[in-house]
Amino acid sequence: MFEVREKPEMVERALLVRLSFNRREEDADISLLEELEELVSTLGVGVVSLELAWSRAMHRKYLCGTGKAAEIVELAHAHECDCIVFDNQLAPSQQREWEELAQICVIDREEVILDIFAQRAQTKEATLQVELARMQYALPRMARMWGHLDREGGAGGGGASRGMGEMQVEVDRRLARKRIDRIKRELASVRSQRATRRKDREKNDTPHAAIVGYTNSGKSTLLNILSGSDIMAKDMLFATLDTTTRSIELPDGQTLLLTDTVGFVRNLPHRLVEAFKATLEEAVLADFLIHVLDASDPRALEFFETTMHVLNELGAEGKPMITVLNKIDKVEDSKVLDNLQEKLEDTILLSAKESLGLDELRQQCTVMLADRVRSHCYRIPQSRGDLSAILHKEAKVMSTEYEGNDVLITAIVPAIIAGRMAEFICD
Ligand SMILES: Nc1nc2c(ncn2[C@@H]2O[C@H](COP(=O)(O)OP(=O)(O)OP(=O)(O)O)[C@@H](O)[C@H]2O)c(=O)[nH]1
Ligand SMILES: [Mg+2]
Repeated sequence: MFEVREKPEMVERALLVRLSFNRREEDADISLLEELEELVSTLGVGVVSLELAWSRAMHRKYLCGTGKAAEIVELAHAHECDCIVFDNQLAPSQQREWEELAQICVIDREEVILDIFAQRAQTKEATLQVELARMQYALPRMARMWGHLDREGGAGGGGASRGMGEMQVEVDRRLARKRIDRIKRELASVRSQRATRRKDREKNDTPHAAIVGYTNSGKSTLLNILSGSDIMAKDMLFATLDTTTRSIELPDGQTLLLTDTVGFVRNLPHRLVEAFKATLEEAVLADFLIHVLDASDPRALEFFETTMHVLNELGAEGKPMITVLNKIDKVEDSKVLDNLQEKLEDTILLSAKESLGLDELRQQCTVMLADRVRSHCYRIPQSRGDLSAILHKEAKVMSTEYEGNDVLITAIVPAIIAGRMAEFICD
């Protein structure tokens, strides 16, 4: 695959930095920095130290001021780091400036997440989606990649070789754009297969719920336990990148399709939300959502907000939702659960690991489907004009066709007349 740039094969000693511009947000800043440590460790990178650095204002060159930048570089050198990882998003030019100053590799949160996604992608669709996001990230950063050619040329005194880097950048950009076009075409074809599969499901008219939530909250574990399958569930961030759908039986005998989805994280690169939109469409199109929260994590409420924010961005706001407070086996203080239940609506206490609360969740799923509106096609003999009249009066009629001596009426029928009409359903 085309690489973003020659990064050291394995970063061994990373300094993690978050630049903060507001002292009042210290708690949130620390929590983000600690999460960055989890993300970076997920990549197998050794973390030497975490640094929350204050800056009074945002600067163009390094994001922070020159003095602060020099301090950070000094710290990285004192710790003999081979990489600085910023929790803040760095513009391509800022990243270049930092590398110039520090003379070691400098990356940001977005690149870390892109790298994790690249490691995890399994199916063709996920691989293509990640590759597209990485290429788009790399495109404006290519000047940085080849900058050394210009510098080396300059040092050797050969003025003629200046610009070699620039030329190489142009070649690379052209190649990258071509590759991006190709990935987009391949994605379009993979996605049309997904659309066909979804249409088949819709034809069956089987109700469908999507399991959503922050990464590592226990979504895959929950799907496994409910459906008796064994999708990979692991104590690591972004274990799941592909959606998996399984069917389960609800207490009233109905079948429910359940889809596991990719987890969310704070400051999820927008590029990745875009790239994974197609996969996440499963959540948008589901009849309702099961939002899984790790109740044992003190950041649970913040994670809830993050997930809701991404869902809104995907157009899934207002979807009926059950909130599952998972991992209650790990919660020692019951006040924690009381507090979460007070702040969130329609919660269920659950432990996927200890199989607690599963019956209540299944029961709640049937409630969610109770007033699910469905349209049906009714074949009414012409002699039963009374029934056609009732449909037109009481139901929402979508279309009317004539076939021989029958009228075919497609309509959404309210519960009060559904029973009387049931024998005429013909779809
Ligand atoms: N103690 C406890 N651990 C749980 C529970 N549910 C899940 N876990 C653990 O939490 C970790 C993450 O679980 P996953 O099911 O992989 O989480 P996920 O939400 O699918 O994570 P991503 O796919 O990374 O977004 C695993 O180590 C699970 O064993 C629970 O109820 N109690
Ligand atoms: Mg998972």
